[in-house]
Amino acid sequence: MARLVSGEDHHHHLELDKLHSTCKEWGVFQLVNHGVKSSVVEKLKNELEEFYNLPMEERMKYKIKAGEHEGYGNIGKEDGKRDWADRFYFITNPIHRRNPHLLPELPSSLRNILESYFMELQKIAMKLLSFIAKALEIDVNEMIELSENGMQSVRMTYYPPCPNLELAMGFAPHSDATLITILNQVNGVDGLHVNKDGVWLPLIFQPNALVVNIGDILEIFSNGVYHSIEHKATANMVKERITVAFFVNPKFEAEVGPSPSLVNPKNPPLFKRVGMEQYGRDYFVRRPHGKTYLQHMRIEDGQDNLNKTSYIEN
Ligand SMILES: O=C(O)CCC(=O)C(=O)O
Ligand SMILES: [Fe+2]
Repeated sequence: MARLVSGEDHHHHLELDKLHSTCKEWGVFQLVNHGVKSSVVEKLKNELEEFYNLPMEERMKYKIKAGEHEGYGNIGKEDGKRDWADRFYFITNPIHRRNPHLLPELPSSLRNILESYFMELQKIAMKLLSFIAKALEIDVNEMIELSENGMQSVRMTYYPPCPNLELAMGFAPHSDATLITILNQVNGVDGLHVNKDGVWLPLIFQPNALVVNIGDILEIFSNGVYHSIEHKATANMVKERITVAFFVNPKFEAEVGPSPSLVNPKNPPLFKRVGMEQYGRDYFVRRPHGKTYLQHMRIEDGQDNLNKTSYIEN
């Protein structure tokens, strides 16, 4: 079970040492006193339950179109297992990147509560990223520059009750492409598992907690000091499970790469640099699978050594 990082009044009291060691050792933590009003969370739950109860034709208005990856859908069968989740993925920020057929076309009561919720999460994300910059001992402005008005997206997942977990696929093992992901287990049904040093551990959510995952981009940005967490999810045998994952990324114009302030002759860059726009495109070409995409960003031995030799003079 992952360690907790929480504060008394919201997260103003996050202890930097604890945050640092948690991000290094675990790559996942729970925020208990996050400050999102319980009325917002309750309304979100009710609205999502209502949405998933809509007739199929209504929900299919948002279905993923050929060649796109935003929208509502289910991937059918994979590796002989039935996909046991409906996923609804779309970009939420920057506003001009929103797909006009998705969020703007949702039933207004759902849209309104999502907007309030995303606003709250955006605030929490910016605070957390500032804390993370401090914990990494880099200039907070560098983090703000990278992530302010960043690319944000959401995946709302619905797992129906599943009588036979053996035959069904929930969410296959992957790490998120993000700086951080804020996961809300909206109706309180557990099912997230994290890979801690090769062992899959079920994550037991604290009541009303938000779970924060470190994503690949933060592993890259921290030049490997922090680790993205590989995770997977399963359905529940008797209850439906509803989750909302909020993905926090650099802005499209930014470069994904190790922070210049963490790279020096003793610590050569471990990862390549690539524009956020390109990074996102490349990520979607592959089906998320373990931490394979991060591997692709790693500087190969030869290149790494080249970098090292060019520093040897000092
Ligand atoms: O539904 C969950 O618990 C996990 C979802 C997830 O990992 C994702 O959307 O990336
Ligand atoms: Fe994920």
